Amino acid sequence: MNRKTLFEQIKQKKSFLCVGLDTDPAKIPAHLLKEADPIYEFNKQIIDATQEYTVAYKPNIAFYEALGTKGWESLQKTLEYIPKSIFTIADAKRGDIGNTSSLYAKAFFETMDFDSITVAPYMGIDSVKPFLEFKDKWVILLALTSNEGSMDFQLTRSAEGKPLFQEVLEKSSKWGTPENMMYVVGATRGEKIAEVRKIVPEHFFLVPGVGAQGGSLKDVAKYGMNSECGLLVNSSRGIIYASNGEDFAEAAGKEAKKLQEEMAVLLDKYLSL
Ligand SMILES: O=C(O)c1cc(=O)[nH]c(=O)n1[C@@H]1O[C@H](COP(=O)(O)O)[C@@H](O)[C@H]1O
Repeated sequence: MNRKTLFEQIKQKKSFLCVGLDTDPAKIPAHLLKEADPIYEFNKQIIDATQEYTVAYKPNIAFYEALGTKGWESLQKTLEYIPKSIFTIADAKRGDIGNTSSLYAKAFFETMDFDSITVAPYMGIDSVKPFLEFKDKWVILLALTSNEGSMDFQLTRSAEGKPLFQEVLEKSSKWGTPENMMYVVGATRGEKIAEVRKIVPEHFFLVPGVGAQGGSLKDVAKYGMNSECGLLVNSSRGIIYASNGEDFAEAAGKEAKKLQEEMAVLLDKYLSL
């Protein structure tokens, strides 16, 4: 999917929501466990209940690969079930020497037809470039993550006082363009989002950390929105585990709708959509 189509979706749905499919067999409702593929059945019902309110789905690959061959099958079926008009993110956090990255790219962009993949930048340009060679596919590079440990490296400063995340943004933004590269910026970093926006004014940000991790949607919009929205805000557990009863899909739909309605207000406020 290209940027224009993504922005059209955002305008049409008045939403910049990304639903995270972090589907954990230990957390899905008991009545689904008798199904042949409980993970797929869970995802299918979550997708049915939330697709009206979301512009992206982000399966976290760890939850699927932990289940071996069956997990990869559930992932493939889930991906095929997601409507083509909705942006898909393989949250795989890959990146390796060039020839290996090429095969990661082939795995997620050709063997599976994801629109984008999360990639760690720390092995440098040759580990990221192979992902950028696919038309209308996206690299989502980790810039400033939502976890506590982001302080260990990302916020440390060079002798000149520049934080490492800034160095990553300045250098990596020359590897691709705002048409094929996004950045992960955690919602838990509040006003730091404004610093990132200053360095990369045009790129889309994937913003995890609202919901279960406590980040503020209002702050994300205030500090991060640009003229084409420039935001995909993810919530995983807050939506998909809103209930663990037979009403799980309905409860997920309600949570997604609630976030979408807040997003519509913010889009009106900042972009007059
Ligand atoms: O790349 C990510 O998506 C990501 C980056 C980051 O900085 N923080 C972060 O939480 N994530 C992912 O975003 C999702 C957040 O899930 P919830 O906290 O349940 O909404 C998980 O799949 C995380 O792996």
